[in-house]
Amino acid sequence: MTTIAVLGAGKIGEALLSGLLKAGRSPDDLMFTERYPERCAELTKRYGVRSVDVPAAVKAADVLVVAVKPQDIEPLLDELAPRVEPDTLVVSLCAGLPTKLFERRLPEGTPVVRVMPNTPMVIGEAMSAVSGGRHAEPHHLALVEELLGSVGRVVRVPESQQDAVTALSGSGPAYFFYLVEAMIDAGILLGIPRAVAADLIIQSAVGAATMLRDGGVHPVTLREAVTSPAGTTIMAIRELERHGVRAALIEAIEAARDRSAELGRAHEVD
Ligand SMILES: NC(=O)C1=CN([C@@H]2O[C@H](COP(=O)(O)OP(=O)(O)OC[C@H]3O[C@@H](n4cnc5c(N)ncnc54)[C@H](O)[C@@H]3O)[C@@H](O)[C@H]2O)C=CC1
Ligand SMILES: O=C(O)[C@@H]1CCC=N1
Repeated sequence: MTTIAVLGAGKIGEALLSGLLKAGRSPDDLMFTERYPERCAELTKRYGVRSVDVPAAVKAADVLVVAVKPQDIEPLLDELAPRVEPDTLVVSLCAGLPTKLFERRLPEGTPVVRVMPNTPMVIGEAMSAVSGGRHAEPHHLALVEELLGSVGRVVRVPESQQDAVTALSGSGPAYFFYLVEAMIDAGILLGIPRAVAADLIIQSAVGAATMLRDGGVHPVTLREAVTSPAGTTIMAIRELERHGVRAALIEAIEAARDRSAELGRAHEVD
């Protein structure tokens, strides 16, 4: 079985460990590194997965999954560079960081795959996009796709699209949570108890998402089916349009794409 070390077990690192365990992987085939001993103890207690240091991770693992913040990458690369063997597969989940950053800092020939996952990984419903670096062979990409395929859906994209993917599906769950939060507030405004409003909105979100995913029908058609002539929905849609919500979403996602690109540029050398 492939041994996987998650380097940096924060929110997405934990989601990956948890998702892989739920998908049937043995805790013995997983390990993680963390900066803080309390976090190590917490995760080991929760999942039965061992914490190790970077040298032990490099020695034992077939796949190193880098899940630190882009701003924390340099000290980790300093630790990895003298230790990584060129046949170890390095998978980066970091927003913005190009595969060529890893290729430049790690031993010549190290295969690197850049992945943008999202947190629904924790329930096996991730959307992950993968791009191979210069030394990533088809079998490396196949291995990464198999790993991520066990915790959700996977698509392959050119690396030039990864900043846009990050803005769409990497950050995407946050936009939906934000909308749900705002809609529950609307329920409160209308006098519905918070718990009831949450039930109404969350089940509507689940129903709408399932129709979108499984029905093969365009979102415009689905929305039109809800929007009766001179009815209630069109009154709400008019307000959304009047407040520029569509334009706000487009610009918000563009801003996220720009930030991803900026995070990558921070590590460029001439
Ligand atoms: N949170 C999300 O929804 C997503 C995050 N990502 C990417 O995943 C990466 C991690 O993001 P989060 O999990 O949200 O951040 P986080 O801050 O929750 O987790 C990062 C973890 O790395 C640890 N860490 C930092 N330097 C370390 C080192 N040298 N050795 C060991 N551990 C170290 C920190 O203590 C922290 O627990 C980022 O690069 C982000 O762009 C990608 C997709 C989705
Ligand atoms: O907000 C972030 O930077 C990370 C990357 C995608 C989702 N969360």
